[in-house]
Formats: sequence, structure tokens, C-alpha cells
Amino acid sequence: MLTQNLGYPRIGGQRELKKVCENYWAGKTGLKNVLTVGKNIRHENWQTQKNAGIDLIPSNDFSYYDHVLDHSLMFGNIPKRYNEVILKQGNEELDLYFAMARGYQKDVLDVVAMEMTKWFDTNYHYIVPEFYKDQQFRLFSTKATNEFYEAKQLGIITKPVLIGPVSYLLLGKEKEAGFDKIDLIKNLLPVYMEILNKLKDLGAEWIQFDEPFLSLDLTEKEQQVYRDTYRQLRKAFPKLKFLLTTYFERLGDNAALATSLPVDALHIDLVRAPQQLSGVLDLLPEKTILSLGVVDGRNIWKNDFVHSLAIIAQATEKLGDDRVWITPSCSLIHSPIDLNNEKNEAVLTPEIKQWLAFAKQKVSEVVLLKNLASANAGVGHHYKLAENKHAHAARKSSVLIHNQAVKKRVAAITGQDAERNSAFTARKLKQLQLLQLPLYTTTTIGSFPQTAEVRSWRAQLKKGNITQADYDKHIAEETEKAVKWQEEIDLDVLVHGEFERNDMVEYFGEQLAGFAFTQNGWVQSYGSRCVKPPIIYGDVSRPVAMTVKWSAYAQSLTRKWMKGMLTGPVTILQWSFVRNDQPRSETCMQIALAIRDEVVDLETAGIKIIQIDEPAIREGLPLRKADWATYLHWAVKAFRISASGVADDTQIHTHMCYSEFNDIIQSIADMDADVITIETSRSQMELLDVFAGFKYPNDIGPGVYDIHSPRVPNRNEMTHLLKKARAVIPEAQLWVNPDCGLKTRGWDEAKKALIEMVAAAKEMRATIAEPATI
Ligand SMILES: Nc1nc2c(c(=O)[nH]1)N[C@@H](CNc1ccc(C(=O)N[C@@H](CCC(=O)N[C@@H](CCC(=O)N[C@@H](CCC(=O)O)C(=O)O)C(=O)O)C(=O)O)cc1)CN2
Ligand code: MET
Ligand SMILES: [Zn+2]
Repeated sequence: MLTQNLGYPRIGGQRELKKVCENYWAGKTGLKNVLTVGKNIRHENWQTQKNAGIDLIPSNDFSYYDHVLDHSLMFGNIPKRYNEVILKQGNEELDLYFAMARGYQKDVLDVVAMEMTKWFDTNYHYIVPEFYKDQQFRLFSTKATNEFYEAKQLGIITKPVLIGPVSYLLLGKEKEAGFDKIDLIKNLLPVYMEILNKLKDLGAEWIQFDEPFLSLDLTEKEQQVYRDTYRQLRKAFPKLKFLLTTYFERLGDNAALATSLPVDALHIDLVRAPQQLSGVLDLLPEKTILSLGVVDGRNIWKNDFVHSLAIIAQATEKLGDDRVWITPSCSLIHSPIDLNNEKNEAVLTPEIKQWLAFAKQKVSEVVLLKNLASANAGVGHHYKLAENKHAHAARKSSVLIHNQAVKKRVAAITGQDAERNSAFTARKLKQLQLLQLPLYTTTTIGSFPQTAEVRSWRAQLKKGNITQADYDKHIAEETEKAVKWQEEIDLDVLVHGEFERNDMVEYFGEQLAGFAFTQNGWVQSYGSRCVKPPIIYGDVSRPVAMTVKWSAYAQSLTRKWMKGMLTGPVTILQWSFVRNDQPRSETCMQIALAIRDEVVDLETAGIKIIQIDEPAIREGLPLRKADWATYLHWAVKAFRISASGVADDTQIHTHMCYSEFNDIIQSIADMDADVITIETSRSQMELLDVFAGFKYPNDIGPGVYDIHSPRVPNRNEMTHLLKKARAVIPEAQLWVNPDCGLKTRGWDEAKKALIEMVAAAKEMRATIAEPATI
């Protein structure tokens, strides 16, 4: 029985990679430092896993920005527009790489970033590979072989991780018509062969192919490509050992396919889909190893050893010890790094801490499970088992978890609670009358730059260096400046700027009962950006109002409308670590009621436009279509419960980003927000076709510029996009706004961009009167 790991977090225990990359991008440090920090993180990760006793340690799981982008660079899949960046003197491979990820605006060069989207149902974002007809690939970056060699020098023979060729193609996007990206496999496979050859020559024994698409619905053709691809790889490398990994869902009707592929080991996720074990055991060919993903890579709860040992026993009984591996369910990049970094008992109490395991602890759990599963486990191991049983029993019976009042309130929810008083058309009339806003109403999505200064006030407050009153004063001043500035540039609907928030989920979690926090539980979201997901351990309620003070203050500073700003129940759920002792839908309803109370309190305080952000509603969609309806039903209901406590003339907005809405547009409409603002600029308004085709009934603000790049757009780009929007959506329904909040931007670029945006909206208004447009 072997232990293995599929991938380790790569941001560094103190987010070293984030810090050095951001400094490099700001011109404050050199490339050499970036490379040194990267190398140190890799070495530490390998050493940690080796010390824990992991048999098969991954390499090429490290990344400076994103592992999908690493593969694009590896295959020379570099869109033509970056050629100039390559050619420009003084640019290294990593500069080209960062240009693809972030865009490049320097001297006369001005290149937009590649698209980014969600990695399956996680809060991790990857850079979408671009595919063109007849595209050729070539080995460009040698990262995979370099890292294998690097580890070998340290005496560790690692298992290089590659995204499988079929999944790599399925992750990408066709950028022109007239071909099927999956047909590019014949051009791509030779590059994989070249890489495998090099790895083999360097002494690699095992190769990990990540093929998460085997857990999704596949067409006949895609299934056939899987068969052909792995047959060819096998034929070319009869001796190299292949591990095929699947995760995040059951294999389902792909089980026969996955088990028939000629590989040496197959990994399945038994945390998400424990019920698939029996079926896979029945189908597994005689010599294939089964890697059991029993330790949850997506959540922070301590493993239940009794439960896992039963799974392991079921597998070994059928396969024998030699054909069973113990593994986390998926890569650990979705988990914080080390629970031992949580030292402050006032932040994370010992009672809750004993229920948890982060990446470093999970790796040890894997090894412990192997030891416990072996016939001659020693006394020390049995002591650990007893300790584990104790922690689970303690969690079950803890008084922290249950709140009868909350349970009763959820049980008493009626259909009426999820309905506004009137239908949208009636509400819209009342809102037009009250709000008196111009056509092409301009607004922003909520946050303004979270500068180092703003963050440092929060850090100072935490350290006790400044008082709460000092802190509040700083935030009030910052808010006032933002409000005044928005008035100056003539935006129509203003926001307070969210300066008081560390993060749009953590901030709410901190004020809700049933949530716990970490000091250092960072998880990568995209590139250098990280989040510290709160931990929902018990029944959720809202002891006091959470946002009324800042919203009411901001409204008091202006005669324009101030938009209230909340995070919706599905997003709070999706971006937290959620309790696993009750259905997610139940927890979501509890959060929905808490947000509903907040919405009502905001209205009472005179806030007549309230945005309830639900950027994660699409991401929470189950990976298998068969499971969609159930999820969408409760997710939409939760949003509606949160939004429906207000009068008709209170305008409810929602906001979503990085989502493909094609398949769920009906549910988006069912949410019945008066206005939805969506990210559309990186895809050049492509997304809007869905809304247009569906005749989406309510108002829409399609994002007119990308906020994830420091690049400043000009007004013509924005009027161009707005004209595209106007061609498919009636003018009376259109709002003008950026793709998302501006918290990651600097003030300089944010200001320039918004001035251009307001100018673009005014140009559009000027064209309304022209008869030609009627
Ligand atoms: N949860 C979540 N998921 C999301 C999003 C989101 O906003 N939140 N947006 C979408 C895109 N993802 C994003 C994820 C993170 C960030 C982001 O800006 N993260 C910040 C951290 C935000 C934060 O928690 N800030 C804290 C702590 C900041 C910090 O690093 N403090 C320093 C000290 C202070 C200093 O001097 O900077 C430290 O601890 O070392 C605060 O402001 O209080 C970052 O990585 O830089 C943006 C977008 C999708 N998913
Ligand atoms: N109101 C939030 C903001 O502007 C919405 C972000 S969606 C990821 O930051
Ligand atoms: Zn957003």
C-alpha cells in the first residue's frame, strides 16, 4: 500500500509567492528574487511531504500564476498578440507568461490579458487556453522537466503532474469558427510524447495525468478521443507508469471508460462521491491500482479515520494491499497550508481547532491512515485513532453548533418569503418614478481600491496599535473621498467603496454567528490573489446589523443614490468552508435569512438600491447535469428569500462574474433581481447573446471593461462594446458598469478608467435622440 499526494499549495506558508510577484510587477524587485522564492517554496513543499512519509510526491504542481497557463506555455500555445512581448528586448519567459496572464501595457505596447474562468466548481480561476483552427503546438517551456530534475537533485524522485491531453483541450476555448478543439489532439499529442520522453530519460517512473473531465458528462466523440489518446500514449511508453486522476465528482457513466483506459493506477474522489467505490471495484482491470481519495482536499475538517478505514478495508479486501493507495481526494491547492500557523486562540479557539486539518495535516493523515490500515499497526497508531475518534465525538456533541431558534425559523419558511410584492414590470415603474435615473445609468460594482494604506489600518487595528475609533475615522475619510470623487466624475448610482471589508465573504462571516476564522488560512484564488475562507461550523444567525452603519453614512454624504452592498447567501456558502454534518442547502437557507434581515434593515435606513452579490452561483452548479435542477432550485430560492423582504420601489441588484450563463439563464431570470450586472468585457460581450436570445426580462449592466488587468481602457472601446450590447438588448434595460469591483486596482488606473466609462455612457445617451438609431 502506497501513499501519494496529487498537488501541494504553492503560495508559500506566509504567501511569499504573492508578495514577491506583486513586488516584481510593481518594479520593486528583480526576476531573480521571484525565481528564488519559487525555488524555496518547491523545496520546502517536497521536504514537507517527504518528512510526512508520502511515497509518491508530485512535481510540476508548483506554478508562478496558474497551472493551466503553465501548460499553455509548455505547449507553445501562445496567442499571436504576445509575440511582441517575446521579441521585446530584456523580456524573459516569465515576462511573457505574466503578460498572457495579466495583459501588458508598457511604452507603445498594449496587449490584453487572456480570459480567466473558474476551475470546475472551485473558487480557483485558471487562464483559458485559446485554440485556433489547424493550430500547431511545440515544446516551448521545459518547466515540467526542470522541476523533476530539481527534485531529483534533492534526492526525491517525484511524480510529475500533467493535465491530461484531453482535459487540456476541453479546458480551452475555440477562438474562431469552423473546427472542434478536440480534433487538435493529433497536433498536441506529439508534444506530450516529447515531454514524456524527456521525463523518462531523466528517470521518472510515474506520470500523473489529471483528467477531471472524466467526472463530467462526455460526448461519444470525447469518450472515443480518451480511448485513442491513452492507447497511443501507452503504446509509445510501455514501461512508464501512468496514474490517471479524476476528482470533484463521481465517474458515473464514465466508469467503464475510465477503468478501460490502459493506465497503471486510477484515482477516484471518495469524499465527493463515496458511493462510486463498489462500482469501480467491480470494473477495475486485474492489475490496475486504485488510488482512494479519502482525505478531503476541498474542506478543512479532520478526517474521520473510522469512516476512511472502512473504505480502505472494502478496497483491500477486493484488491489486496498492493493495489490500493491512500490519497487526498484532489490537489491540496484548495486547502490552507498549515493549521500550526494558527496560534492565536482568541481567533481560532482550541475547541474548534481540534476539529480541523489543513494541507500539512492532511498529508500526515494520509500516512497515518496507511499505518492504521496495515495489520501490524503499533500502539502509537492506535493512540492516534483514539484521539481522532475523540475529536469527532466532541464535534458532534458540541453546544457551539446548534441553535434551535435558527432551525425553527428555517423550518417555517413559506413560499411567500421568496416572492416580491409585485412582478418586475410593476416594480420597474415604481422604481423609475422614485429613482429618476438617466438611460445608460452608470454605476460601479462596489469596491474601490484596497490600497496598502487601507489594509495597513486594518493590520494596525488587529495588532492593537490603533483604536477602533481611529480605524473608523480612517475608513470614514476614505469613504468620504470616494463618494466625493464619484460625484465629481458624475457617476449616477454611487457606492461606499467597501473600504471596511477585508473580503466580501470573510467580512460578513465575521459578523455572523456560527462562523470561525483563521489568521493565516490563505487559499489561492487566482494568480497572486488569495482568500481566507471562513469556517461555518454551526447554525448561522445575524446578531446585529452588519452594513447599515457604513451605507447610511455614505448616503448621508450625497444627494445621489447610494447603493447598499451585500454578499448573497449562495456566495457566502460557496466561498466558505462549510460544515459537513448537514446538507449545504440547509446551511444556505440559514444564511439567506440573515441576509434578508440585513436587506430590510438597509431599506429602513433609507437605502433604496441594494446589491446582493452572487458571483458564485454558477460556480456552485453541480458538475453533472443530472444534479443541476436540485441545486438551482434551492440556490435561487435562497437568493429570493434574501431579496424579497422589501417594497416594490426598492431596487434589488445582483452581480455575477466569470460565469457562463448559457445553461442556467432561466434560473438567473428566476432570481428576479431588478438589475443584474455581469462580467462580459473579456469575452467581448459574447455572453450577452445568451441574455438577448432568452429575452431576459429585467435590467442588465454588461461589464464594459476588464478590472482584473491594470490596463486602462479608452472610451471608444467601451462605446464599441455598448453598441454591441444595444444591438441585442433594448436600451431601456441597459446599465453601464465595469466587469466587477475595483478593489484589486490602483486609484490611478481606476480613476482614468471610470472617467472614460462615464464619457462613454454620455456618448451613448447623445446618440439616443438620433433618428437613425430608432
Ligand atoms: N472570497 C472571495 N472570493 C472571490 C472574490 C472575492 O472577492 N472574495 N473575487 C473573485 C476573484 N477572486 C479574488 C480573490 C481575492 C482577492 C483579493 O484581493 N485578495 C487579497 C486579500 C484580501 C484580504 O483578505 N485582505 C485582508 C488582509 C490583507 C493582508 O494581506 N494583510 C497583510 C497586512 C496588511 C498590509 O500591510 O497589507 C498581512 O496579513 O500580511 C485585509 O484587507 O484586511 C489579496 O490576495 O491580496 C480578489 C479577488 C472570485 N472569488
Ligand atoms: N461588491 C463586490 C466588489 O465590488 C463584488 C465582487 S464579485 C467578486 O468587490
Ligand atoms: Zn465580481
